[in-house]
Amino acid sequence: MAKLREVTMVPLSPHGEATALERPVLRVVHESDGIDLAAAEVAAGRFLEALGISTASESLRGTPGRMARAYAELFSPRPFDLTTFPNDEGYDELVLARRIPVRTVCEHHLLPVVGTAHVGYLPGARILGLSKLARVVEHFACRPQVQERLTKQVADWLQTHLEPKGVGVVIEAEHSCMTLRGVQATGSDTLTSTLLGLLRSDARSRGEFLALTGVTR
Ligand SMILES: Nc1nc2c(ncn2[C@@H]2O[C@H](COP(=O)(O)OP(=O)(O)OP(=O)(O)O)[C@@H](O)[C@H]2O)c(=O)[nH]1
Ligand SMILES: [Zn+2]
Repeated sequence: MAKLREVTMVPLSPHGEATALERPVLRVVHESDGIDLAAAEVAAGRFLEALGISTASESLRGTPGRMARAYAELFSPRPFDLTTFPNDEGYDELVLARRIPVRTVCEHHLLPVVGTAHVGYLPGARILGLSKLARVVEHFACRPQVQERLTKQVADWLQTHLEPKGVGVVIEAEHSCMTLRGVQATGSDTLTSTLLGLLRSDARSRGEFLALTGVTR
């Protein structure tokens, strides 16, 4: 099973010493037990064969390999640095990144889950590089997931590493295991939310967050 590994890197001066003025950068990498593409390709070929799908034709010959590479890609988030800056101006209103794409697969059927996330926080001592809100979503989405866990993992991780006054995460997603097959609830999507700190306890902040994400109007 893939594990999260976080490496704290202390910037070094030209002489190799840690600089006192700079803050350590948190590099976030995803450590997996190893993806064996060749074994995955053989297994995918057997899987198709068991379903009565021949891979003899030219266009299907490469399909088991493509399946293996496609799933490996879906389970390989890109590493990133959690860059933060001092909140020199004392900005104390909501910072909200809306409509961040979410692409994951449900852990029950391994079928695509596609949607959007709205991720916001009320700053404390530091503000976050804006792109990092989308990178945290990608980080936790690149593994078999359930939407509830994904929502909470993003919120909890930001609360721990950014130490803001509040965090809010809303995810709206279509589960293809529920729309393409099974119950075939075409057009339905699922909404989940996690609110922490002031975004949970303070009615005005909570209301503003939910209104700006479009959950309430
Ligand atoms: N809570 C939760 N359930 C999910 C998520 N993604 C998929 N599921 C559900 O996981 C359940 C698995 O149920 P099972 O009864 O074991 O699977 P199934 O026989 O394929 O069920 P149907 O989809 O109803 O045909 C289904 O109800 C899915 O809708 C998710 O992110 N969160
Ligand atoms: Zn599913």
